[in-house]
Amino acid sequence: MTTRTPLMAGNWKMNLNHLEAIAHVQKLAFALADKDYDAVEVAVLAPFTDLRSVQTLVDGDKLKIKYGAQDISAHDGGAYTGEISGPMLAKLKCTYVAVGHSERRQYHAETDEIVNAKVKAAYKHGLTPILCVGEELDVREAGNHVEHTLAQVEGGLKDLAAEQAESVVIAYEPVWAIGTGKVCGADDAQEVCAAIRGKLAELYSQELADKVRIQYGGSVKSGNVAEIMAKPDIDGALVGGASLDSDEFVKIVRFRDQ
Ligand SMILES: O=C(CO)COP(=O)(O)O
Repeated sequence: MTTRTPLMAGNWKMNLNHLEAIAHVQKLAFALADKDYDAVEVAVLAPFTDLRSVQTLVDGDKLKIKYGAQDISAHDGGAYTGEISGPMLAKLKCTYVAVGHSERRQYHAETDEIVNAKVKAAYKHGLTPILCVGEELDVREAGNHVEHTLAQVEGGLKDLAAEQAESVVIAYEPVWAIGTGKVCGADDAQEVCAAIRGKLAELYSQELADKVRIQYGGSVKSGNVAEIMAKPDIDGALVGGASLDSDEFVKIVRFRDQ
């Protein structure tokens, strides 16, 4: 069995200006400095306007915190007003980029085709995509959550070579659990994450599937993270609201101490 380093990532969404971002990352770095946290990878997904500040801080202080963006254009450049390209994110030395977050799918009509194009754009420029998938409440209530989520995984990874797919991070985020305080039960999250790994084995190989990190996201807090992280197919958390409170996020990162 492959060991997968847990990835604990904070998705700040549209919060924290660049000055607040600096203060926040400094607090995280300080709180995480007293112990060696190599066993867990920590990342923040910041608004575009914060990335340069975060980069300067991380580079300057040689912080172990990784950072990335919350979206990427499918295009490399040109007349796409308001968009941010892969080359721009690569220049800022981003490690990660979230692709297909449910808020992008919902408010910006991102289809699996668009998400797939963005996943490819991320790889083209050396960024690791965090492919976000997950069902709405009506889909879960109808019992179609696994099928729905696996279709998003397949659509997002379409035509992607194994050399690329093996480094993808997949975030299972049931839409009804995002920002609602309704956490998906650990067993329910495990069911879908195991199914995602099964789909990767079917699309590529069991060996590749065993390497891919699958995160859970949706109302993760310090109080529920340990139970979620104890599940065999859950390799990290994508944390929204609770990642804006540095003390709380540090507790989430240190779930093993609980
Ligand atoms: O969407 C999420 C992370 O990407 C989850 O958000 P919350 O943790 O606020 O529910």
